[in-house]
Amino acid sequence: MHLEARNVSAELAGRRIVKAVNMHVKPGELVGLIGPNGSGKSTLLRTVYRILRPRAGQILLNTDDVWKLSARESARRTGVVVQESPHDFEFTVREIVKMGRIPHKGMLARDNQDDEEIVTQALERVQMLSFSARSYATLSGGEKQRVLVARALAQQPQLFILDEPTNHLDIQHQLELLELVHTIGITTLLTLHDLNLAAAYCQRLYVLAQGEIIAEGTPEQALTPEIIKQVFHVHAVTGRHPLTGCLQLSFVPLHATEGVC
Ligand SMILES: Nc1ncnc2c1ncn2[C@@H]1O[C@H](COP(=O)(O)OP(=O)(O)OP(=O)(O)O)[C@@H](O)[C@H]1O
Repeated sequence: MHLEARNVSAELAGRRIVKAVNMHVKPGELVGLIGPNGSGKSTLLRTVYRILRPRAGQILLNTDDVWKLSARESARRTGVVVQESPHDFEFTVREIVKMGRIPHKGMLARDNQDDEEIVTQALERVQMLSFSARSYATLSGGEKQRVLVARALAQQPQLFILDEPTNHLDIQHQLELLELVHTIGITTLLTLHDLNLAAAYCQRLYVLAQGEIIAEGTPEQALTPEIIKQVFHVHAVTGRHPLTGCLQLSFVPLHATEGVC
């Protein structure tokens, strides 16, 4: 699945939050959207997964305008993991993940053996199978996040949209989640605040500042010390990870006091 945002602008409460953004994700590519708090990342993602209609521009899934698809067709193609958790209804973990199958089914169709198997595999992939019978409401923040990833996997989408998917996760589960997304090979657009994780896992990055894309390219092209200073207002020192060879960044406040270590 190829995703393209063509000249997309979006408004909230009469204020232009996303300004004429052009971006694309090639089939199978893992692309990161980074930028400071309030720069418009989630708002841009909402236009892609059909929650917020753009004020101008188009979102194309292959050649189809996402806003001309039915909600159901869009849900069949796009799996979404966002910060807004389902309200803590008394659903079990397995029931939540099974909801990922809904876009694939007719109105009165019942779950079949294939659905059960897909749900089991999705829970296994995020190591939450043993939680199947637990009430979703009783899970920790990180456990809930992994269940929501399993729900998106169960959807078998062609496009993944992930808004801060590593939020709440401990370091092991952050890395495992990004490894999973990386190896699964589905076209993915995600936001990340951790620039080192973005550099390690994303093939390309878009840097958003005040609703505009101000840099794009490989992590090396998009995460230069100059761009980081301009956008995040911190000094960055770049190097290479000794084991992976990935770009590695460390940061210092612009006006660091002595003794910061
Ligand atoms: N419903 C709303 N009404 C008015 N303004 C909103 C609304 N939702 C978000 N905003 C504003 O839109 C701007 C962009 O918000 P958005 O959530 O897209 O940023 P973000 O880059 O995802 O930020 P963060 O990194 O903090 O999650 C912010 O200034 C925010 O306050």
